[in-house]
Amino acid sequence: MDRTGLLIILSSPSGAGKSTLARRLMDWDRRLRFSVSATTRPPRPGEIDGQHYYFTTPDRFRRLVAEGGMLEHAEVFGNFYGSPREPVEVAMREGRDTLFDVDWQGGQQIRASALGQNVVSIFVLPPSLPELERRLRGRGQDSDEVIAGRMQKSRAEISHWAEYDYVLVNEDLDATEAQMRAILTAERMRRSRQTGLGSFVRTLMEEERT
Ligand SMILES: Nc1nc2c(ncn2[C@@H]2O[C@H](COP(=O)(O)OP(=O)(O)O)[C@@H](O)[C@H]2O)c(=O)[nH]1
Ligand SMILES: Nc1ncnc2c1ncn2[C@@H]1O[C@H](COP(=O)(O)OP(=O)(O)O)[C@@H](O)[C@H]1O
Repeated sequence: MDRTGLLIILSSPSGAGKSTLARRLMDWDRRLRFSVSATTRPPRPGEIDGQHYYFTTPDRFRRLVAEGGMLEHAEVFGNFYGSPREPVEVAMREGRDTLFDVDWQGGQQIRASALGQNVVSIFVLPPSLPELERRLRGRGQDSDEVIAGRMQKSRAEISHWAEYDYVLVNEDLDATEAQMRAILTAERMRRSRQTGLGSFVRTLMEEERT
């Protein structure tokens, strides 16, 4: 049944498990599109330009923003991050859902945009702050200084939890993934009902009469 694509916003303090959950959801649903953000932060080992992020310079980033090419953008941990607008609009027209890994500022801007009525937002909490720090260390990709900075900012990110439609505590990864699948399935059914079911029911009633 026809429906406009959803914008699924995933936010959490750094290290709570967003990227891992996003990857799992994309494996579950091959039609789900990941919004590849542009960023001025340097790539981590293993990160591929155009797949994890578009790595760019502050000058090019600012130009993209000035041209209206970003659906939202923000400064996080001293770097610029933004979601390119055009691929999102194409996906929506095709009825494909887009998954965003953005911080609370990105969440607020997308919700407030013209596309806001198609947003489903999910906030992921860690089971505790010591566990959050263990996960950041376990990822093995950031220095002690970077980890300390992220831990310090985690409280500010967490303070925005109530702005989200769904709030999940990512204790057991399989359980959290199952919850996310359930949210997507239910939200898709809700939107299909709004846009596609009317004509189906009319056809059904016609059949009954003849
Ligand atoms: N507003 C906004 N935030 C973003 C975007 N892309 C990533 N972020 C956020 O920037 C923060 C840092 O991301 P990253 O450098 O990949 O570190 P990680 O979250 O620790 O893996 C996270 O909170 C992301 O959700 C974007 O396009 N817009
Ligand atoms: N439920 C979980 N239990 C244990 N470890 C987890 C869980 N979810 C994610 N992790 C691990 O925690 C680290 C941070 O996860 P990641 O997805 O990179 O977080 P984020 O994208 O939110 O910064 C990774 O090493 C990941 O494998």
